[in-house]
Amino acid sequence: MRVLLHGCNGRMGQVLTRIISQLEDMNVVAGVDREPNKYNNNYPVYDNLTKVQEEVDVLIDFSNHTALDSVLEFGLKRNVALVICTTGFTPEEKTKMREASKNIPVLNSANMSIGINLLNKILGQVAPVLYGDFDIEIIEKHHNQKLDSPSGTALMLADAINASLDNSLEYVYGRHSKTEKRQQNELGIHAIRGGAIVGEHSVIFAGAGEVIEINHSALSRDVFAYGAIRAAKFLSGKEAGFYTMSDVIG
Ligand SMILES: NC(=O)C1=CN([C@@H]2O[C@H](COP(=O)(O)OP(=O)(O)OC[C@H]3O[C@@H](n4cnc5c(N)ncnc54)[C@H](OP(=O)(O)O)[C@@H]3O)[C@@H](O)[C@H]2O)C=CC1
Ligand SMILES: O=C(O)C1=N[C@H](C(=O)O)C[C@H](O)C1
Repeated sequence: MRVLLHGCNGRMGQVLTRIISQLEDMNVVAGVDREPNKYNNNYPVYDNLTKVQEEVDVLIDFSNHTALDSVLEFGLKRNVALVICTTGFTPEEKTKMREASKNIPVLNSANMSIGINLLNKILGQVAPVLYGDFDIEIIEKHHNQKLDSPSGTALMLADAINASLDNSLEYVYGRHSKTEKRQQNELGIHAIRGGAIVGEHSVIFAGAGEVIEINHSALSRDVFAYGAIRAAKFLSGKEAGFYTMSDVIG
């Protein structure tokens, strides 16, 4: 499978470069990033998707949400499947992704790890049982280089909880300058940034007499890379459509 890495110089781009170089059934044929000569990669790197000459089966994107238009345009013009792992998309950008998926396969997930995607499924079953007697809060922790807050994963987990409760919750981002007590329908979302934390998410169900806390820690970025590779293979031969990691893990 011929892969184009979009954002190839970044933390995730370089992890994927290392891992894919060890695979026999996958090959990075080109990369795109803002500084093409930053690393001595064993594939050509371009500063713009329009310059890519190579034949490509799938584009894996770990870059920045502002690059979405160019990623979708590449996929549509070249009929290439897209695995979009970047976070921080606006609602309008998410709509554009869905539009493009009418013509090509597009897989998008804010977290490519198996653990988080399993947790995402479990939350939809747990939240309706506990809601009413338990307050629900999410805390996420990431490294000090992360651009977007809260994390895409925290929002994905919040959306899974909210969907299971008929979208009745109100998201509260931190509680700075609040002067009133917590309402039952609040879902608090809190972001910590520091050092080299790869990615930690806690979902807390706090009741009057007991607290349930479900934690996930990514121990290295390899889990995200392996998930993106699995997603790319999953898209091979798929019809146009919008897919998530939930489709991949089944
Ligand atoms: N879904 C998942 O499982 C995961 C998602 N992520 C998400 O992936 C994204 C990248 O993460 P990470 O690798 O840590 O970030 P990095 O900042 O290390 O890498 C992003 C790379 O993309 C480049 N870039 C920025 N804008 C553009 C553009 N318009 N066109 C081409 N390249 C561009 C950056 O260049 P420059 O440095 O010059 O800005 C950088 O080299 C983030 O949104 C992050 O939240 C991260 C890990 C897991
Ligand atoms: O920027 C990161 O590093 C990560 N971003 C994703 C997110 O925003 O949820 C996933 C992961 O936690 C790492």
